[in-house]
Amino acid sequence: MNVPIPGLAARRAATSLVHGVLQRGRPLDEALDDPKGPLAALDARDRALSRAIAGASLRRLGSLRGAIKKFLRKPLDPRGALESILLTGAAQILLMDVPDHTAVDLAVEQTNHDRAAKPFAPLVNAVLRNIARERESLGEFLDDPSRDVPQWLDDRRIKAWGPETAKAIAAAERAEPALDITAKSDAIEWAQKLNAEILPTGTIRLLPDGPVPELPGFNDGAWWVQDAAAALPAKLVKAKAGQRVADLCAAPGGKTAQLAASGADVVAVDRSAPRLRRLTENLKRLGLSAQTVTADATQFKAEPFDAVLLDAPCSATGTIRRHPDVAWLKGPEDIEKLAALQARLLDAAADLVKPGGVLVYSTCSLEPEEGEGQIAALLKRRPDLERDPVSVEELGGQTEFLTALGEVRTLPCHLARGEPRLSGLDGFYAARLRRRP
Ligand SMILES: C[S@@+](CC[C@H](N)C(=O)[O-])C[C@H]1O[C@@H](n2cnc3c(N)ncnc32)[C@H](O)[C@@H]1O
Repeated sequence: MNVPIPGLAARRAATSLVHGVLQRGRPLDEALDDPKGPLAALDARDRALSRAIAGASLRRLGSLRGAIKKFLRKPLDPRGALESILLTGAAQILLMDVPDHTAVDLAVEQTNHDRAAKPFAPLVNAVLRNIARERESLGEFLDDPSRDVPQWLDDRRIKAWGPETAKAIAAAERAEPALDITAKSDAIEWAQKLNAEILPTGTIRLLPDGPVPELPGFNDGAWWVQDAAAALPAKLVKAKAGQRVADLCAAPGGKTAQLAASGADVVAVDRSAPRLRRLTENLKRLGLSAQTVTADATQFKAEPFDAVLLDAPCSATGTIRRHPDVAWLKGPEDIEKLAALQARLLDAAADLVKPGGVLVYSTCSLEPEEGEGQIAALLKRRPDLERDPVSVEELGGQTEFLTALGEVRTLPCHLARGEPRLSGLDGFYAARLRRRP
């Protein structure tokens, strides 16, 4: 019987996660949640290690590719596992607290276990040893955060936000972010119980040292995981008890939970039945309720609502700090397609708002076509709508989140607070409109 080599299973799983993203276009979350996926057979410690290695490899993909290339004479065949083995090995050496010899030996071991890659075991050994030995000379690859942003995306950011902000966004995406939590109530009390801090917008922020479900309050449904930026749009609805509120594109339900916690009667619409099932499970844990409807929101018809929240499907380029695979899975063509869908969803959402009622639109995208541009175009085609400007008080006094038009625009480089892991928030856009009475 073969004796398992300590640490090998976690490295193989990490390589498989990275390979899945880069070669098969498989989103990291999908692979992580897959009961038959790469992490299935691992214990909690190895799962965490595997996730950390895969996360670092994808977060710093451009830097690591540059460092690896320096020691290659020929380009790698992108089809096999070889590149992913080198990336995960280099990530451990350059970015993680793993002894060099462990990272190198386990990468070589993995190569020997892979029939196609096996002949390249000496190459893996040589490249990773060189990286470890010459780490001081790799600054040109490691120091520029823009290297970790695909060129097309960096170009778009420079155009939208200017070169300095584009670089600051890329720099903010380098740190693995803290855990952000929204409390159902008593946020200050929960921040104390969790030994966490509370942000000006009310989000609780912490660096947990164990799995989320083991934190106090999780099983009691006292809070849910939600990025500080993602917590803003539902607040703009200002839902009140007794109001009828529609949450379009609702799953997995972070914003539905906020709306339901306000006491409003919430109808949560999503076209994905499995995702709506997750929403229902999440609300159950939290002791909250909402009516769920599986429907395409462009076709959904109902009595008009006091308020409608449309958190539209988008390219998610604002969430790269939490989901580093997004940068490498999306392309400019996705933004174009999603922008067309968002426009149709906005028209349908506007029709569902009562005269005098509120429409809040949000996306977790940094692309103006999915945010500012959508609302400017909607207001041109729909004279029955007007902006209802957001005030800085609604954003916990964070002037940097507020635009001149009274819309919300958060960038990952906002909320800079010294320690990178406790800084930043997802890039979100949100606007509040009112249907004229
Ligand atoms: C950004 S996520 C929503 C996140 C959610 N609002 C939250 O806070 O947890 C987008 C959602 O839109 C749903 N979706 C995409 N196209 C849709 C459509 N045409 N009609 C309804 N839902 C749609 C997806 O299934 C996905 O659950």
